[in-house]
Amino acid sequence: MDGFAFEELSVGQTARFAKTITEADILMFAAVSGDTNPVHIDAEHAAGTMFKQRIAHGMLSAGLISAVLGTRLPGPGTIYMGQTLKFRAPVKIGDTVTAVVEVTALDPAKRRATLSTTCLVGGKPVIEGEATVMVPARG
Ligand SMILES: C[C@@H](O)CC(=O)SCCNC(=O)CCNC(=O)[C@H](O)C(C)(C)COP(=O)(O)OP(=O)(O)OC[C@H]1O[C@@H](n2cnc3c(N)ncnc32)[C@H](O)[C@@H]1OP(=O)(O)O
Repeated sequence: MDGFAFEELSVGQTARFAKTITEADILMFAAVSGDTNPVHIDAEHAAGTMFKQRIAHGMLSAGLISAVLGTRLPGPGTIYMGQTLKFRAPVKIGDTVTAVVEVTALDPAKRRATLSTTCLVGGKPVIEGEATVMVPARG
């Protein structure tokens, strides 16, 4: 499996994961999460909002951060401990969201890592935040 044990991590390491958000993704997320906010699923309602069209759930885009942490950096076995999020700009249907994480601090005594977490659309940050995770030891 890809990924890193705690001992293999160093400050400055980065990884990314990109996905284009489709209408189906938004409808499935609404169904799974129960968040049927009309700004996401009702085109007529959304047309009357400041965004003028449906936008993705913030937590759907933020889920791409979880994907990077759980599959790439640190990778399989990572345990989420905390996550801050600022939703800076909307994500629209058809936008490609790239989640980028960077290791910013390591606590060897507790095998904890802190990572900056950013989601970009066209190079512009749509989400900014910070994750704290617990990382398995080698072996
Ligand atoms: C619950 C669910 O069903 C709903 C959702 O999931 S909605 C989807 C997720 N959210 C979004 O997509 C919103 C994305 N964000 C935005 O579109 C904009 O940030 C905003 C419309 C919320 C605010 O924009 P605006 O009113 O233009 O604000 P300014 O850029 O003019 O900034 C003014 C000050 O506010 C600060 N600020 C702006 N956004 C945020 C944020 N998300 N978090 C924290 N602070 C924010 C900004 O820095 C300015 O601060 P200053 O001190 O005055 O410089």
